[in-house]
Amino acid sequence: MNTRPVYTTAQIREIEFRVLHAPNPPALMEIAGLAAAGIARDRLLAQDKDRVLVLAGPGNNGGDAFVVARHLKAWGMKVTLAFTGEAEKLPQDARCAMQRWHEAGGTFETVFPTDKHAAQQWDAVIDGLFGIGLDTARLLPERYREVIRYVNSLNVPVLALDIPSGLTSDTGEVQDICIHAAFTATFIALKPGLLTNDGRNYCGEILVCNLGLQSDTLITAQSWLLDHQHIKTCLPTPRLANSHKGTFGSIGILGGATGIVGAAVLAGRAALNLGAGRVYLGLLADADHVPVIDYGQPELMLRSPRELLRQVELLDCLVIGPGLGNEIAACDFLQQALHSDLPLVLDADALNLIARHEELNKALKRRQAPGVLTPHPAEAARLLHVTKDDIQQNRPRAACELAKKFNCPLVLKGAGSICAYPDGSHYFSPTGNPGLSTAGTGDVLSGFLGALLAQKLTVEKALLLSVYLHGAAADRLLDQMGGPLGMTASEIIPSARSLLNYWIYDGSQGSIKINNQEER
Ligand SMILES: NC(=O)C1=CN([C@@H]2O[C@H](COP(=O)(O)OP(=O)(O)OC[C@H]3O[C@@H](n4cnc5c(N)ncnc54)[C@H](OP(=O)(O)O)[C@@H]3O)[C@@H](O)[C@H]2O)[C@@H](O)CC1
Ligand SMILES: Nc1ncnc2c1ncn2[C@@H]1O[C@H](COP(=O)(O)OP(=O)(O)O)[C@@H](O)[C@H]1O
Ligand SMILES: [K+]
Repeated sequence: MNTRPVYTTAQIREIEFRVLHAPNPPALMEIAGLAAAGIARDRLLAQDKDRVLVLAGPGNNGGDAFVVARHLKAWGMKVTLAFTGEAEKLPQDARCAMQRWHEAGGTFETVFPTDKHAAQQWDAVIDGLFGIGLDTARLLPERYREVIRYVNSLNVPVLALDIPSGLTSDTGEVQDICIHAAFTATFIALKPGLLTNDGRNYCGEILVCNLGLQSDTLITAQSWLLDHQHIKTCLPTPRLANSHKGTFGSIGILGGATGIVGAAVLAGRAALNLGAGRVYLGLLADADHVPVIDYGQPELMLRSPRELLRQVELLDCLVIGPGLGNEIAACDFLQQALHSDLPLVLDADALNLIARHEELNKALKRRQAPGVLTPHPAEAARLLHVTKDDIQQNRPRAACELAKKFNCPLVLKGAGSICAYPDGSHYFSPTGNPGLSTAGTGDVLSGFLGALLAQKLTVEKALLLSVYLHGAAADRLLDQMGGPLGMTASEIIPSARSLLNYWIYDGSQGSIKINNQEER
């Protein structure tokens, strides 16, 4: 299967327009409602759990809810439907759905239930209040806010139709309040808001109902959800038996100023464990604080930054930024790095310095050699001269803007990391969890990225693979630990190493196999 496309509200509306203006248009609302009703029946309800509350809002999302209710009723469920909008203001399709509900003998409540004592009455809730038409710039009327609070306080599973009500479809932002769904049945295709920012908290399991449409034949996608199938195309090839350390590249890590030496050490360990042939660290820490060896990983070769930059011709890639600090010396080293032809990973303080110093900014924009930026939202904000909230309010837009501004691929990190390219195309990563919200995990990511570049992956592949793998390694640890709490950056490294080996070699061994052939 192809990587799943992700569409903005405007693009979904365009798809809908094209479909509805073609000959014999399908009844999309009917198809959507039936698909969602099937999910409710199979995933939320059962023979002894058949009491369902269906909430219908004032637009077509409410129309979907009427269709769901009709099918569930026909299948013998005990359905309570609540609709507080005005029937005559419903859009055409939704009005039709309401009509068919009436014809099937259905009735509806004209006030939303918000009474705690009613909690026993339902085994599941269907959220058809608002979909992609919600305008989150307008505060929801209190009756909707009240019912959302109420539903979230019930201990029953909720199926959101299209998107959880309250979520901004294009950005994943929640202004004020949002339905907390156990499942989201999303129609036609994925939306950005389901995959990043607050969306990750509210959607639960996402089920894509394509309504029989091949959306990427109707509109060319610019945005996709990364998946394992796609990642398989980004893996390094299996190693040849007659390889040597030079085959897998040499990487330099420049950073580790006094007090933040660990950042560069973590990046170095990450690079080594992800297969780089040789890893050199150029540490900025002063003479009293600079280590001469990493006893935990003595394979790392520790140098001064000057020594490291003197031997750039020996390197295949340079990661600059983890623990770089903001002293003048750091600026000078960064300037030299930007003027080199080495593939660069620019992280942490390297990004902060570029945001602050015009000449560094210009040097990055002028660069022809490959490079990748790895900002978290605060670093992205500095680079775009906006606030962190501005970034988070529209992460996909911020990621694309940055990639375009610096003509450089990047990952905008955080829940639902986004890998973006200067041409506006971008990928959402489905991996990662709050166990990663701890100091040093970003340094580990930059080491991964550098190691893959040193092993001659293209920037595009190295970026997607490292981001996906970093999150998957954390997800695997979460499973092993039973939760995210206390996960450390160091632990991500061996977890990623085993995953990557597993993905490349699929459990098969590379060693020579010799057996005696029995004589007959
Ligand atoms: N696209 C397709 O092909 C398909 C789409 N389908 C379904 O249609 C859904 C989109 O339907 P939609 O466009 O009618 O929008 P929807 O989400 O119901 O909300 C609009 C209503 O909410 C109101 N409203 C908005 N903001 C508000 C606020 N802050 N506070 C208060 N009210 C507010 C707004 O009021 P108004 O702005 O008009 O005053 C209007 O009444 C989509 O998500 C999917 O479920 C499926 O049937 C399959 C095919
Ligand atoms: N809640 C979360 N869900 C998924 N990934 C997260 C979450 N919190 C942090 N991360 C990931 O952890 C890493 C943190 O990077 P960063 O903030 O640069 O850390 P540091 O500078 O301490 O190394 C990023 O890859 C980010 O995407
Ligand atoms: K909804």
